[in-house]
Amino acid sequence: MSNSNFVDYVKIFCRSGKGGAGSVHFRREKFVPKGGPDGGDGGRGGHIYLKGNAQLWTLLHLKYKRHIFAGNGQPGGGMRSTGKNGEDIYIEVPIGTVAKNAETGEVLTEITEDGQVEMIMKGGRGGLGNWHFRSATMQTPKFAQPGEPEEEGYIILELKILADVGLVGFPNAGKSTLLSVVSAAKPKIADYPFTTLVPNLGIVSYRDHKSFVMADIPGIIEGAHEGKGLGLRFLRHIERNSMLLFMVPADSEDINAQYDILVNELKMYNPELLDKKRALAITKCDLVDEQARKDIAKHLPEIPSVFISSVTGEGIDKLKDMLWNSLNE
Ligand SMILES: Nc1nc2c(ncn2[C@@H]2O[C@H](COP(=O)(O)OP(=O)(O)OP(=O)(O)O)[C@@H](O)[C@H]2O)c(=O)[nH]1
Ligand SMILES: [Mg+2]
Repeated sequence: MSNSNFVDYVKIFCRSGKGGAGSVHFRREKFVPKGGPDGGDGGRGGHIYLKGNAQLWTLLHLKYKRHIFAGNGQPGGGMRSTGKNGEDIYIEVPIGTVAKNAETGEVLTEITEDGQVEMIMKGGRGGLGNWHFRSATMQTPKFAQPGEPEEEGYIILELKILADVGLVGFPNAGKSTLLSVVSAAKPKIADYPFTTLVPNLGIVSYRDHKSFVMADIPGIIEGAHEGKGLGLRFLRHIERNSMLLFMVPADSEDINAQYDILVNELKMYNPELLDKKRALAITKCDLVDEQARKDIAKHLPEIPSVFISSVTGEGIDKLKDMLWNSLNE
């Protein structure tokens, strides 16, 4: 997945179709000089739907869409003919797309399956033609309903990545390097913080042709939940990961403290994140000696943990086993 093509957020002005007006019309036939009302109903305005498409991975195709308008319903006609319905619009989106009302932030719907269709804006109903308003006392009503109005407003579409394992760590912890070692993904790696600006996904092949998806997301820093650094914008990506792999370098001053900060940031952002299974990888273990490892191992958080080095390959198989077992527990 190329970085510049990763689009996970778009804001689009949407408008559904107006309902067509009901018709005021009177029957006109050769030998019926004063026919009764026969005005038909207006057509329904077009709806706007989201439709899940498993072939899509980003919202890139919607990036330059400023607005999306559904068709208006056509007015009714004589001889009780109903106006044509306005054209419905189906916006194709990847699985994991959430639609929100941009003004209120209200979640309108979430697409979780291929082919799933959800209405996000309703077209106006067509008005009833005057034919409906005939009565014994009033044979010639001049009244028909107007069509119902359209709906309009800004809609935000946000993509939450679906992955099995989300990597959580401070910048420079070695997240992208790990992904490049266990999958075919080629994320950018560098010895400075915030190398990763957008999430990378990789498929990790496991024994017997089994596999799981790993998501490398930008580093998280203290205060991320308040919007510091790239924080929030990317924390939202891990909401959908089914487990979280925390990554703290072996040469960190205090591994437990770092782990606690990361956990706290997640909790402040969304406490539900802590319901996910967690594991810890102590990364870059090639940088510390045997004694240091023993000291580290004595004080570790009570979650499954493993020492790894993406440089020497140490612990990588053990890590995969640990992740696989956790995912399949
Ligand atoms: N010695 C050693 N260095 C490593 C290891 N893994 C990663 N590094 C180095 O650590 C630096 C940061 O690695 P990245 O994989 O870019 O770190 P990241 O967590 O993705 O960083 P951000 O994208 O900035 O959040 C790079 O210079 C890597 O070469 C390791 O196992 N051992
Ligand atoms: Mg990175």
